[in-house]
Amino acid sequence: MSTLFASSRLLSSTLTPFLYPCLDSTWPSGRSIVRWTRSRDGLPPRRSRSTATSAVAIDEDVAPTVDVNQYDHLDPVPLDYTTNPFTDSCSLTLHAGSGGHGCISFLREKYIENGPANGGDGGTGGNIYIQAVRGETSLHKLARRGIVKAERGRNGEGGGRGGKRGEDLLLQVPVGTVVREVSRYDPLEEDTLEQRKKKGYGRDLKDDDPDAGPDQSSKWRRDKWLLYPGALPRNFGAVDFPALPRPRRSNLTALQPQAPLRLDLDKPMGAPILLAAGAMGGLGNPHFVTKSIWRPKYATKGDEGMQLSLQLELKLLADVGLVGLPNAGKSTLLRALTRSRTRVGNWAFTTLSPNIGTVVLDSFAGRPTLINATGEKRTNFTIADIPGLIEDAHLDRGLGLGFLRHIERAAVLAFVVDLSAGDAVKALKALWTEVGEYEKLREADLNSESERRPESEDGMVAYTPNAPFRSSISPGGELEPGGTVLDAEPGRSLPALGLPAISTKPWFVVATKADLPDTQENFKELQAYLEKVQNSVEEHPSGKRNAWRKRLQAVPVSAMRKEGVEGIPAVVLGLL
Ligand SMILES: Nc1nc2c(ncn2[C@@H]2O[C@H](COP(=O)(O)OP(=O)(O)OP(=O)(O)O)[C@@H](O)[C@H]2O)c(=O)[nH]1
Ligand SMILES: [Mg+2]
Repeated sequence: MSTLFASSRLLSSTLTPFLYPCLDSTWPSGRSIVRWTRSRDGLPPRRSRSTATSAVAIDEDVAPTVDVNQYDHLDPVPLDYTTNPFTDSCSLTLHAGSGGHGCISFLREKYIENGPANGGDGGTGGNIYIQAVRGETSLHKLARRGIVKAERGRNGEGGGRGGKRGEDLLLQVPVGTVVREVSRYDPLEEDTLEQRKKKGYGRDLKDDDPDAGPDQSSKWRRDKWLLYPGALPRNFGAVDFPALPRPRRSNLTALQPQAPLRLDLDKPMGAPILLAAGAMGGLGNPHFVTKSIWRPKYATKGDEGMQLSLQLELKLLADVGLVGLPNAGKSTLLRALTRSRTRVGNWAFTTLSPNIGTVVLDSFAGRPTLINATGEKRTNFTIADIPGLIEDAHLDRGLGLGFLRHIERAAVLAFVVDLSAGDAVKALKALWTEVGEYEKLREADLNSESERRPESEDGMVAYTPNAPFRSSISPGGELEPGGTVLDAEPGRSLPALGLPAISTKPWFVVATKADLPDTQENFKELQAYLEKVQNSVEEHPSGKRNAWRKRLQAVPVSAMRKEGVEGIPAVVLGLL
């Protein structure tokens, strides 16, 4: 009893202040308490600092202020947000599974001392597939892995048992991922070339062409041949090896997209696409039985799997992209329109990675359906909120322009300008300047260089559900030795520069913080400016002649009070 008492005293004297500050008798004297309180009028939260002397006053202060604001979530405390890890580009090296080795084994039973060869073949290596799925939103898992390897096939075993094939590997990526090949190393390709060069070196066993070059058979090659267990180096020279069998490819190679690999996975995929087929396993010793050598003591090793290094880039797919200066209220607007829980704070660069929210077009009075250009019926649309752009973002100021890639595929752009932060027209022009700079960078970018390659050369292969690849396997059924056996169907290639110019996209302006005083004048000026742009009196802010000028409008809203935001879906629907 006394020990318990002593330990509790010890606890209360030493650990209590750290573990349970509220149990500490001295709490909260001498410490100042900082807490966020919310007022009834919906204004931004006040940071109240109080000391122990006003402890009672705090309780009085807090009790009536709990959740009285209907739109609480639109003016959240800075700690009220959800976050997800986000990576939008990564490089990845794929190693397709290598084949297992063939086996050297002989039948041995009672009364059969020197039975025939019965070594099994090695298993095929695992394949690597890719699939774009709805649930994924970021490439961070793949970025962390860096190298992905499919399993190696197992070696063959005695008694004619073939090796187990390696496990396949499935890479699941978010919808909107663009995959580009950087380089590839295909050991089989090298073998084929080598064989062609020294004709006769890799002849088929049956193929005894009199014009064949120097016969390279009977040579031991460490990377190809496997000798019986316990063989000594001097045995390698003593054994006469036959000609190496022809390089073999897995039949699945026919499903690999054409090299260089360029995929635009812009739809969720029902079935995965093969990226790299596993290598074939080695041949067991029964393959080398001839009339004269009926107990061959060698087998071949499995082939090495191919290596592919890829660049993955995620371009989020949203219908509407929010573009604005930092602290303009983009995230608050996203919260007001959707159920997003993105971070909101009264400082620049609160948002550090893109967020997507979904606006459900359901009034419960018959679903208003949106029919877009492709005739697809929609009951919702998505909005992407990206980190703010500052002036000279193209010179890598602020967070740079990289995040604009997430709105470059958006159908509609919404420019968010803060009416309380100076001249709205100037802000809009600054935003357009940065968007224009991004467009220039994109064109100069090496990636977009390759995007503009003519279709006939190698188009980007877009995924189309239920459209099988057209294989160009020769009619004889033999794979062409070049290794690239597929042509993308002409209709499946994206046209040159698949993305339209950003300035030709429909756009409108959301003028936020309209609840603050002295913002009317600013809004009127903005509206007058947009009218002039629409009537071609003023130059388009992007400076381009064929830019979008139809139905330009500015929507005044107070996202924080959820006033005026109801009109935005209608505006977006009009433009979609
Ligand atoms: N009065 C008023 N304040 C607003 C309104 N919308 C946003 N704010 C405030 O403006 C501040 C910035 O809002 P955010 O939504 O974080 O701005 P942001 O554009 O996402 O900022 P970054 O993520 O940094 O680019 C917050 O303190 C919001 O409470 C509004 O309509 N009225
Ligand atoms: Mg934000």
